[in-house]
Amino acid sequence: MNMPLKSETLGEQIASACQHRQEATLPTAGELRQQFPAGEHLVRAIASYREQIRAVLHGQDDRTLIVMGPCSIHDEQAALDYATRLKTLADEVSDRFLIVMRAYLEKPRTTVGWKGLLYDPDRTGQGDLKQGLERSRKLLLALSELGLPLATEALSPFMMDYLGDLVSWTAIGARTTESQIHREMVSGLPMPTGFKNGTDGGITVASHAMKSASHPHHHMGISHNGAPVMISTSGNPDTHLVLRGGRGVTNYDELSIAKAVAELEKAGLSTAVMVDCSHDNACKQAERQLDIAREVMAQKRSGNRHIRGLMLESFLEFGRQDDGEELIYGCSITDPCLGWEQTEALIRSL
Ligand SMILES: O=C[C@H](O)[C@H](O)COP(=O)(O)O
Ligand SMILES: C=C(OP(=O)(O)O)C(=O)O
Repeated sequence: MNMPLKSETLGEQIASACQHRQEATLPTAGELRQQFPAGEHLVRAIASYREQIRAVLHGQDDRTLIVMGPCSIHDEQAALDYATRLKTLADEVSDRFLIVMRAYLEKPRTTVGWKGLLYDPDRTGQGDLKQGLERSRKLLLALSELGLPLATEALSPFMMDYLGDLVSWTAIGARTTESQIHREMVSGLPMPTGFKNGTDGGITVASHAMKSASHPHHHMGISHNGAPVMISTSGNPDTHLVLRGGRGVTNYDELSIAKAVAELEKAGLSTAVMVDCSHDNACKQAERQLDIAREVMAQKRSGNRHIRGLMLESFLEFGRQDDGEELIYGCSITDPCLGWEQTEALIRSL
């Protein structure tokens, strides 16, 4: 048995046992929210956006929810420019569409890669969560001030405590839908949440996730003051399925949607479906989103009452670019996006 040397403190013992890890202190969620608070007008507006999204998902509002915006945000100014244009468009079509901007600050990676503004805001590879949290919160506040509801993917189970009050719709991504930790988190979230189907295209993991997240849970967490706590959640009544295709399969066609709805019905879950026109449905070819969105809206027009939403990846410039020294302004550095002119024309044509 390895006995600690008498002179070693508990801190030293832990440090020597954790050679692969270093720690840097972060503000607590309470501290960050106090430093960058959401004004009362924003709190009221966000409560109303969440209600509107719920009404669409539960079929009390006939509009189509569209969650759209960049795959990831790497440049705050470009995100604000995009949001300014989106707000004008959203107001123009608000009788038919409830538009929510993707403000994605965390990226799940298949293996490794840049994980988003929250983790590494200057993309140095060194990581700077302190700055990432501050810049992310400031950005969400600025975007909210423009009068847009915001969507994000909740990846770290702690992130929503820092930023969740500014978010009106949340996604659990294909890579984490099966995770119990994410299902527990959603059970306590105060906003509608979409579970993506798995990366293989299977929807059962998402229907299991919806069921789990609608139930109460007890789990470990960190309080707003930074203390370890047991969190008890009551269950989220506003979860739904997001169809995003899978490896080599698309699932936005009539038959795939009907099969998904039948499985949800059988499980006694909400049959509200959002179709993600990007990712594996578009085989990561941004322009394919145009035809997919039109095709899904045609299904909705011809009477499919389960289709309640679309997701689009769209930015100022078409396509994507590798990260580097000289970046094209407003062009994605993760998945390819529709450009602004295409986006605007698509939404008007729908
Ligand atoms: O939406 C973005 C990507 O599809 C997801 O984060 C996975 O990216 P990767 O396969 O490039 O790591
Ligand atoms: C990562 C995303 O999606 P998915 O989980 O479907 O890959 C995303 O929407 O950015």
